[in-house]
Amino acid sequence: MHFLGGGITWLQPLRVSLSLGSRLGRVAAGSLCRFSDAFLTCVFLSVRGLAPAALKLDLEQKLFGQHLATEVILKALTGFKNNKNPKKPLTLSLHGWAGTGKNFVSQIVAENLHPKGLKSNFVHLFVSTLHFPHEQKIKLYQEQLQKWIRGNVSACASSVFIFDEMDKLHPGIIDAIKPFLDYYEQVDGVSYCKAIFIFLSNAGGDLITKTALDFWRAGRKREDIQLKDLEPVLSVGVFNNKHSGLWRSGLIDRNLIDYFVPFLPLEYKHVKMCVRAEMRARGAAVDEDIVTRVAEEMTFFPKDEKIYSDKGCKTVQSRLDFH
Ligand SMILES: Nc1ncnc2c1ncn2[C@@H]1O[C@H](COP(=O)(O)OP(=O)(O)OP(=O)(O)O)[C@@H](O)[C@H]1O
Repeated sequence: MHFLGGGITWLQPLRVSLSLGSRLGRVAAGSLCRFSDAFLTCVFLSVRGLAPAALKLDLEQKLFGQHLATEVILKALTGFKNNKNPKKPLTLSLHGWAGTGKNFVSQIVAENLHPKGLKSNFVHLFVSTLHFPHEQKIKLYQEQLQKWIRGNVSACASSVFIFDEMDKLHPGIIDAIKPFLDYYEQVDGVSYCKAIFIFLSNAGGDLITKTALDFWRAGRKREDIQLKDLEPVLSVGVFNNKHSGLWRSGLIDRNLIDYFVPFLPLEYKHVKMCVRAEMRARGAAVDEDIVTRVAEEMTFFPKDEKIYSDKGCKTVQSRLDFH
């Protein structure tokens, strides 16, 4: 992933991106155009598009217990990438408890769009507490954010921007990018229609858990939870939550968020699946005794029923180191 550095230095890559423009199309003698590698890579990726079958396989095999997120993300990305002439950028808002797979899915999406995935120059990560820590600098952050996004979309139209920790973002910062997410063909000569914006947030996790718990208590299957049971509750809940990063946000009341994607809290069996996946990723044989021991070290809620892991699969990797 293309991380931004802290403070003033994080404008540095923007200058690189903006200056890219002058390197893109130098007309040489005989009208031969010379393009930068980055530009050619971007064009190649845009033409190549998305392989929906590969994304589907990745999500189905790697992401556990998230039937709604799998369905929505697949539908959203496939539809968006198949559309030769989108009217606005794709915006996804991912919500759920810690460790339920929001960053993990962003990584899978990034890899399916840009082969270098999180390390690609066209995938940009903003982390609220790292990049926008000071409340008194909101105006500055808004300007920097606009410049950063404008610069990078000018260099590659199909750039991906991921905003992590939205619930820790000072209210209002995100509205600075509202014009880029709207139905405009161009803003100041730049088209944002092929870009993808992904917002990650713990906000709404309580609402999602409540719905999951209601289903469980009513003896209904987790897989029976449908998007319509959650999406409206989420958008209203996030809009009214002062600590969601989207509090009273123009992005919501102008309907600029295309999909609210709920991540369900993970159960004991999903934690075990995460332990097995991690063992395989380390090239080790799956040892069911260790799988059970790691899963049993996790803590589960609510207090009485103990159904959902309170950290999802988040500490699985570090716990496995002790076994
Ligand atoms: N649903 C899942 N399926 C498979 N693996 C998962 C899932 N959820 C989490 N993991 C594993 O746990 C790790 C941590 O999860 P991740 O960082 O995606 O959580 P998150 O939802 O973004 O949490 P936070 O809100 O705290 O940032 C992932 O890298 C992945 O290995």
